[in-house]
Amino acid sequence: MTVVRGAGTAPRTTARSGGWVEGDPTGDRQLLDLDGPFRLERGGELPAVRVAYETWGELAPDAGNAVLVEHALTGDSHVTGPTGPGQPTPGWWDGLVGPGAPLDTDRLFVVCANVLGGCQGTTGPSSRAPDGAPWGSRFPAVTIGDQVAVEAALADALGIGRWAAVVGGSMGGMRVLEWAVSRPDRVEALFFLASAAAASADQIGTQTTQQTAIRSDPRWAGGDYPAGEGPVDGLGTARRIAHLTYRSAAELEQRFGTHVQDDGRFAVASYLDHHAAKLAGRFDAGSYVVLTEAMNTWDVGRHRSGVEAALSRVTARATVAGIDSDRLYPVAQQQRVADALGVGLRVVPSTHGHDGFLIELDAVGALVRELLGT
Ligand SMILES: CC(=O)SCCNC(=O)CCNC(=O)[C@H](O)C(C)(C)COP(=O)(O)OP(=O)(O)OC[C@H]1O[C@@H](n2cnc3c(N)ncnc32)[C@H](O)[C@@H]1OP(=O)(O)O
Ligand SMILES: N[C@@H](CCO)C(=O)O
Repeated sequence: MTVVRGAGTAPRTTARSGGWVEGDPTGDRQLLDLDGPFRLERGGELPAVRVAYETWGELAPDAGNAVLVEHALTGDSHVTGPTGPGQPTPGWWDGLVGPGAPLDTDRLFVVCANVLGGCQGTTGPSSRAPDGAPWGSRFPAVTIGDQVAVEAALADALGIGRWAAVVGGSMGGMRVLEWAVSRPDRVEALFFLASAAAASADQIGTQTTQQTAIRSDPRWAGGDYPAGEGPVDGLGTARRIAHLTYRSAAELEQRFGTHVQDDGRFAVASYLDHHAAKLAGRFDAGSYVVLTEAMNTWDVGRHRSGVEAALSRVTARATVAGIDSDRLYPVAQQQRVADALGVGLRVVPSTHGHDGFLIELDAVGALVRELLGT
């Protein structure tokens, strides 16, 4: 296992439709190369895996103060901090991590790793395969379990035997549960937010529709599109569909109603166009397909005699929370997890729908403080 820092600024040679590629500035990232082969749950194999991650605070001598933050679908390791070279977006939980913050870096060592299959430095479809070309369509299917296995290897490399807490929302919440079920001895506390123990038909339906939008773009080219010529239109349509599920109908009505802008577009359509363009400029379409498929196949109870039996393995102290207006991950899904873990469900009031897990920082932060005593 090799730790590589500062990969330099060689010309971009594997850029596909967006995302960090080898040669870009690393920003605050650190890179860890794991020797393989890395065998995957759905039968594929990766000869080696690179993990890109960020940390805040100092690891205690007994390594007992480490917290793992798990990002969501199009998030990344940049939990907090400004944009800059190699960091296309500001921290997605700015205010939750720092000195005196709910994830108090005066006490805690906070880690966030880019997910396996993504496009922010950890191995994914836009990374180079051993032949030097991007993996593209050859990138194997990965599961939430595979992603957690990579994170466990990172924890081993950092000398962290047991997390003081594993924390995350949405797709990040799936990895929280997978950690607590697959490695209960390594998780002291968990914070599960706006997520589910298994994918629902509704979630699979919207995510496969988003995948269809990407695959319908002629530039998809079977997943092997040339550098800089990715299916940005398909990815943009996927983001429009997804973004509607991330916000509540009531919020959209209140903010946009039927207003038509001077340019002739419905205001809500213009808003979705904006989010489509932003994502298409920063994210790889191949990663989007791989990660939504990992979410489609998510079921913590698979091969574990069902969800409740799986969750009975959890020994961590738990906070389970949902957003009251979340139409993508409705609170009934978090209620099921809370019931199985024997804790009360915490409901965050918000008009913002699913994205409330990113926006309602005061309420989310208060729950984190309660769990960690910070
Ligand atoms: C856990 C994770 O890591 S997930 C990844 C998190 N980050 C993202 O998903 C990035 C994409 N952004 C988002 O999803 C959301 O903006 C959030 C959740 C981050 C923040 O939500 P909010 O603060 O409510 O922002 P909102 O959704 O209203 O979007 C604001 C943007 O829409 C634009 N906008 C608003 N109305 C319109 C309109 N009529 N036409 C065009 N653009 C519009 C604003 O100018 C603003 O643009 P900017 O972001 O480039 O500054
Ligand atoms: N805005 C979030 C929503 C999905 O959890 C994302 O893009 O990852």
